[in-house]
Amino acid sequence: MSAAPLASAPPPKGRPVTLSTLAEKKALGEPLVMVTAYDYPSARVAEAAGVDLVLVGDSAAMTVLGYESTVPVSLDEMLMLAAAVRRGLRTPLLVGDLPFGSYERSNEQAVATAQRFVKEAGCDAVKLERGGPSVERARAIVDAGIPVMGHVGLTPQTATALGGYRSQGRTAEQALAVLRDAIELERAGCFAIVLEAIPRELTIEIVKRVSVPTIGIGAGPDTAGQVLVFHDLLGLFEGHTPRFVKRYANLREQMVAAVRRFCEEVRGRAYPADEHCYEMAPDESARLQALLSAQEEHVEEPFTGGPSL
Ligand SMILES: Nc1nc(=O)c2c([nH]1)NC[C@@H]1CN(c3ccc(C(=O)N[C@@H](CCC(=O)O)C(=O)O)cc3)CN21
Ligand SMILES: CC(C)C(=O)C(=O)O
Ligand SMILES: [Mg+2]
Repeated sequence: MSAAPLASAPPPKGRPVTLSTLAEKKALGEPLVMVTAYDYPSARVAEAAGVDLVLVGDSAAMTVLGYESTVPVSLDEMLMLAAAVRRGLRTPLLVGDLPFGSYERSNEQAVATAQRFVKEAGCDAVKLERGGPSVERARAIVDAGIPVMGHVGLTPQTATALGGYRSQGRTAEQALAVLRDAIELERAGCFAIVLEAIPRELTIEIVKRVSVPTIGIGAGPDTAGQVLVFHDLLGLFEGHTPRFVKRYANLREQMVAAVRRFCEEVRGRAYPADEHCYEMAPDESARLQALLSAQEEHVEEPFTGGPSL
């Protein structure tokens, strides 16, 4: 066999990414890459592309479940998606996004929910939103032995209280509040913190004062890593995409075009062609014809094997 690798051959699988891997990469100044994934094929794509972390984001509510915000998605819906992602993933660290309402009520609720992500969906870590009351929840989950990722700035689960999907920390006082949240989440034991939709000036101050890796989405280039929503970067999401999104492909267009061709070919009888058909061996086909003729000679109604209608 030729030693030349085929373009379609799966890439060699790396060692699983751990929390130490992430800290080491940050220390070396190597950017961390995270993408969201919501099912088996998107997980396979993320793995093949070589990302460091995969987030089963509650953005699934909007990207794959068709809700108008991230608020309605249930814990069971998130667990089903996370389990599918787990089955497609080996190398990247898998983080499950705790959905709205599944962790706020008490430390006990937060730990129980985080444990379901680990036990039932096979996640390596969980993510929760906000500082303030979430800091204590983060600490409780960390104390239960489950790594926690924080998330400050624009926190979509409580966007209504923030005035909608708008960037955060743009006044000096608000910036200080976001910085405090990040510092408190690090103190609570978070292994990384997502910074969403905040001005670069604020990101720089947070990065100076927090030693765990920061992962930005609309936070500028100064974070230890970047995250984007899978459907946004692939041009697979039909709704409004935030300003921080860069499209690396236009897959929705390609998908519509492909399904449209399928419609045309079925309607024009161009599909299926010979190569898509099954065949009987010629002798079996001849025997079938013989059997059919024999039946037609001896039976009045050849095709009614059962009771007549
Ligand atoms: N597909 C998708 N991608 C995301 O990044 C994402 C979701 N869904 N769902 C949950 C949240 C919502 N996100 C968003 C949505 C919009 C803006 C945005 O464009 N904000 C602008 C305009 C706000 C306004 O109208 O005032 C801004 O300048 O902040 C930011 C983050 C991020 N998250
Ligand atoms: C954008 C990331 C950080 C997220 O929380 C999500 O996709 O739900
Ligand atoms: Mg989220």
